[in-house]
Amino acid sequence: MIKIQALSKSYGQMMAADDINFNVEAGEIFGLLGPNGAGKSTTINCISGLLKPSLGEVSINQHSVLSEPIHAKASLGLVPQDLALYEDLSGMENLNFWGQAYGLSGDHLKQRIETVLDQVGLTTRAKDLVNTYSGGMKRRLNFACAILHEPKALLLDEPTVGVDPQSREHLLSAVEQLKSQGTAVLYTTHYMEEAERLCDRIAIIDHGKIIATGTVNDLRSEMGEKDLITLTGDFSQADQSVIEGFELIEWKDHTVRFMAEDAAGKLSDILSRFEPGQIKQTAVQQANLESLFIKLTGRELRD
Ligand SMILES: Nc1ncnc2c1ncn2[C@@H]1O[C@H](COP(=O)(O)OP(=O)(O)OP(=O)(O)O)[C@@H](O)[C@H]1O
Repeated sequence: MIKIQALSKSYGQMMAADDINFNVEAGEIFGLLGPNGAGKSTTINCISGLLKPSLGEVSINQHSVLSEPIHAKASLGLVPQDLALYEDLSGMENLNFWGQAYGLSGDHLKQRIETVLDQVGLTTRAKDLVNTYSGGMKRRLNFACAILHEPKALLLDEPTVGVDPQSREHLLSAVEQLKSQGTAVLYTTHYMEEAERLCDRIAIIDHGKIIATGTVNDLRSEMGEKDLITLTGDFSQADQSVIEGFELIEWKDHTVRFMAEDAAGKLSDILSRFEPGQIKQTAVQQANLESLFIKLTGRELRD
């Protein structure tokens, strides 16, 4: 349903998106997971036609976004990172506005508005002005506006940033409901937990490049049976030999990371290799998307 081939977008020398390739099928949630500045919004904006790619091709429902934008966009819904709402209109009036912009009218529009309000849990607040809504409620309304016309493909750009747990749950369940109805969903996030819960497949993106793709299980298995150990303290570059035998990920003045099988069982041996008092904090992480990201980039997902 969404097909991206060799997509690149550069700003001068900087590649904001660098040779991106993936497809999202009907009824699939595909996650684009990466830290701030990784290139997620650039990719989404090239797919929605808001940005013109420097290279590559994007199609929605077999229509090219570049050469057949009207046909491509007819199948597309976009939930942008920045709210696209009129604050001095009610939720209902915003939905009416967006519904008409999508060409809906009459009883069909009325029925769609009722349905989407229910999907995002805003039925009882529909007549209130948007400027009285909480941040999370605005995000839910932003989402409702994007799905009024029942798009076959939906792009969500970090839809849960800064929202309260109740609104987050409403949004995540609404996305799951759309998937069950056959919508192809592209979901960008820097929250590992959301990617793990929602996504059938995930692409990890960093510095504009996809550095790993697969199901959550595929990606976890790239870590093998190894855990990630992070030690915080004071470390000299000359000391690196103390962790000989383990896979070193990162050695900085105050942080050392490496991989080990059965880390918990080996911890006392590992700690005994350092000077007393040298280690201030110890953390052991089992294989997950965060530890895979650290393994691939040497940095944390939330940098
Ligand atoms: N108009 C622009 N001009 C120059 N550089 C840009 C422009 N837009 C984005 N960038 C740069 O492109 C890179 C990717 O940005 P992008 O917004 O796609 O990242 P992101 O993964 O969506 O991050 P965030 O979650 O912070 O929005 C960043 O280094 C950003 O500073």
